[in-house]
Amino acid sequence: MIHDCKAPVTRRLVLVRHGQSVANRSGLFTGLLDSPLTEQGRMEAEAAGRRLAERRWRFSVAFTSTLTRAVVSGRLILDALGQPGLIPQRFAALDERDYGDLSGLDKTTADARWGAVRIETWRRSYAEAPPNGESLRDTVARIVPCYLRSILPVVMGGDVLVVAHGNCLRALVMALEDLSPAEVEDLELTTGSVRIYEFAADTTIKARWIDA
Ligand SMILES: O=C(O)[C@@H](CO)OP(=O)(O)O
Repeated sequence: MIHDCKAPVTRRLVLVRHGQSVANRSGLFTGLLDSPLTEQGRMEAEAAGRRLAERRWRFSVAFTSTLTRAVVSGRLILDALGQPGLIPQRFAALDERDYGDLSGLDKTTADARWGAVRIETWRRSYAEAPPNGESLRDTVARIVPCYLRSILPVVMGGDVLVVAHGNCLRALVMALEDLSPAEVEDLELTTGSVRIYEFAADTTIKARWIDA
C-alpha cells in the first residue's frame, strides 16, 4: 500500500524503479546498457503513476538517470499524475551500477563462465565488483554526494520524485536507511516498485512506506 497522503505533508522523497526493460525480460545483465522499456515495463511505470495519482501526489521536482528506461518511466509517471509539464532533471550519478564485463551477458552464460556463487556475490554484495565494473560500494560513493548536494535540499522544500534503477536505488536506500552490508544483500527492488520517505525539518527520516 502506498501511504494515503491527503494530509498536507511536505518534505517527501519518492523513489521508483523503472519498468521492465528489454534486457530485464531477456535475463541480461544490463548496467549502463541503454535498454528500452518493454510494453509490460511501460504498463508498470503507468501503474506506479496511477497509484500515486489516486493519492493526489504532485511533485515539485523530479529527477531521473540519463538512461532511456528511467527517463521514459519518469515521463509515464508524470503523465499519469497530470504533470506533463514537469521536466525531470537527469543526473548521470543516478545511472545504473556499471556491470562491467557482465553487461549484456545472459545470466545463465555468466553463471557457467564464473560460477553461480561468484555471480551472486557480484550481483548483491556490497564490496565485490564484477570485472571492470562497479561494486555497490562504488555506487554508494557516487550517488550519495549527488543526493546530498542536489536532491535532499529540494526535498526539504517539497515532494520529490526520483526514477532510477535497481542497484543504484539499492545504494541510495542503503544510505537512507543506514543498512549494513549484510542487510543490503537481501534488498530487492522490483521493476515499477515505489518507496516513500518522509523527512523532518532536520533532514532525519520520520516515516517510510514501501509499495512493492
Ligand atoms: O542487470 C542489471 O543491471 C540489474 C538490474 O536490472 O540486474 P540485477 O540487479 O538483477 O543483477
